[in-house]
Amino acid sequence: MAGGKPRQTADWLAGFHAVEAALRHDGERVQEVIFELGRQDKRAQQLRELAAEVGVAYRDAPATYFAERVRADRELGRHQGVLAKYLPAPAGDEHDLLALLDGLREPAFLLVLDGVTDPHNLGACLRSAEAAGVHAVIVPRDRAVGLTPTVRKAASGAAERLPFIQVTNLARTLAALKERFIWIVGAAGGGMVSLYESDFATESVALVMGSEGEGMRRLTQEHCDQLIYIPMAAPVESLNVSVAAAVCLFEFRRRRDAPGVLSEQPRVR
Ligand SMILES: C[S@@+](CC[C@H](N)C(=O)[O-])C[C@H]1O[C@@H](n2cnc3c(N)ncnc32)[C@H](O)[C@@H]1O
Repeated sequence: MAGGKPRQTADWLAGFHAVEAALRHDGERVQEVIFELGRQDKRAQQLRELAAEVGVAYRDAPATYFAERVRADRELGRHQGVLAKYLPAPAGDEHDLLALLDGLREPAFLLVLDGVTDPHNLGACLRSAEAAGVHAVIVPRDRAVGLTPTVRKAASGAAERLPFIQVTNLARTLAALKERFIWIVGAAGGGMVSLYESDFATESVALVMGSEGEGMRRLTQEHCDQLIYIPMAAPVESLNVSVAAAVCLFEFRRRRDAPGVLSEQPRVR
């Protein structure tokens, strides 16, 4: 990437879950933990011990300090009397993606989100993607939410562990994946093949989901080898993107986990 990756600025993490996940999985990037003065309960004590174990400084601050932080950053949400200053790792780029693919010892399993803008949806997608064994989540750099504190909180630790790749040109990235024999399967309410009949679930595959409002862009759709739909029992217009992603990912996971499946020879395009 020309000019290298942009310099990261520190984010705030709020709440026990988010702070604990960062300490456990990305401790060297936590700069300090701040407890609300008077929090001496067992949970706070355990978190202090974890911070000490990881070598992260912690201190107490009055309730007014927490109120100020929340006022300054509306995204912080419920802090439960604990905040952490966190220097996030920069998101990966196209080169990181190719390096990651080179290092895989099993058929690639990727999630592509074409313009998801709601941080709660992205967080939920990351959480499900990690649980389903996805190797990386790919998003466009523009017109999509990145790894904000709200996303990190909703992802419950997955944002610190799962490779997150931001690309400048999603269509070009999909073309590059195809060159590496990765099938592109798009999920769309108007898809042609039922999720349960997709024959790409067990191969090197990138599952593409559309955005909340518009769905998948036309150019993205044109790169798909197959468009699948989730059969629905009632005439609902569509599912929330994170719900649809979880349904598709876990169906693919189920099929990939069948005995002997991932060891079979991959099909050639
Ligand atoms: C809220 S939906 C977008 C709705 C949008 N109006 C459209 O027509 O695509 C967000 C994304 O979730 C996925 N999705 C939702 N319902 C689906 C279904 N029944 N089958 C397949 N994918 C679905 C698709 O990837 C879709 O782009």
